[in-house]
Amino acid sequence: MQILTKYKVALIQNAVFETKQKILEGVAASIRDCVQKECKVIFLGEFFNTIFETNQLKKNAEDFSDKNNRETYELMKQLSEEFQIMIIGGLPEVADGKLFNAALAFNDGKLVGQYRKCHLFDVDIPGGITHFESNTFGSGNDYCIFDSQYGRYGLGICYDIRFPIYSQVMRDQGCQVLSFPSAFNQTTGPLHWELLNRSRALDNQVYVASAQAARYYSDDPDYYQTWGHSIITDPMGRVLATCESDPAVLIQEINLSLVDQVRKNIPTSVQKRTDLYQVSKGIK
Ligand SMILES: NC(=O)CCC(=O)C(=O)O
Repeated sequence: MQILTKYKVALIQNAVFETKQKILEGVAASIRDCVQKECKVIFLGEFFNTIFETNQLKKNAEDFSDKNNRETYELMKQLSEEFQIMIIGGLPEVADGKLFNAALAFNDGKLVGQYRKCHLFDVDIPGGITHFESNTFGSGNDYCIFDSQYGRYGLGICYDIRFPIYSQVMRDQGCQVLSFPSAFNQTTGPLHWELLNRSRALDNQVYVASAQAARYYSDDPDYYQTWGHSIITDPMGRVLATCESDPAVLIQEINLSLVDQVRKNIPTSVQKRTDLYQVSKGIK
């Protein structure tokens, strides 16, 4: 496969509304706009097709095996085919009566990546946030790594970014770009979100592209308040572009030769003292 070294990507921090149709109309319009600006890869957030609230998550979940219940899946596929681009984004999935926090990647109309979040966000921070994702969702049990003309990509979702070994395994498998569709929160977001993205980019010498949907303001405590601040970071750990919590689109160029250059200049991966430690066992 011929690899395109330099190309433009877009992170879409889309607005969310009460109806999925309205959300998807907005996302489709933004994607068309990004295509006009010559973007080849589009990153969307975790649960980008819904407001982040349990009933809405359930209502907007899709069964990927059922053509009549996968509106978001079909839209991603169709736009990816029509514009010959890659689209990566997260949405709730329902399969065999169970819910999963999923992400999909379509390239030129083909499904190239399908992922279920492996590390579920179960935390209790007194005075901050209490959230038990595993009360609603089942967890995935596998990595998602795929090749494209844009390089080798690895996928995780949100909380997965906190587990350095997880990213390291994907980098050891040759990934040049990692993407974490996300929905951080207002407690941990300010301190940890940028730091985690920069850390995973730097310690794996990869691009990290993490989009989030925009914050949906509500006084109802059942409505999770997302942090937004979609972000793309380069293999030196530099933030290339980021934003606030409201709807935004970030457009940025990726240059895969920078991945090779950083790995050559600072060759940590070949300097690892695996005789002293066994950090990663690789994919089981
Ligand atoms: N949706 C998530 O996984 C949220 C993760 C998060 O906010 C964190 O602090 O970690």
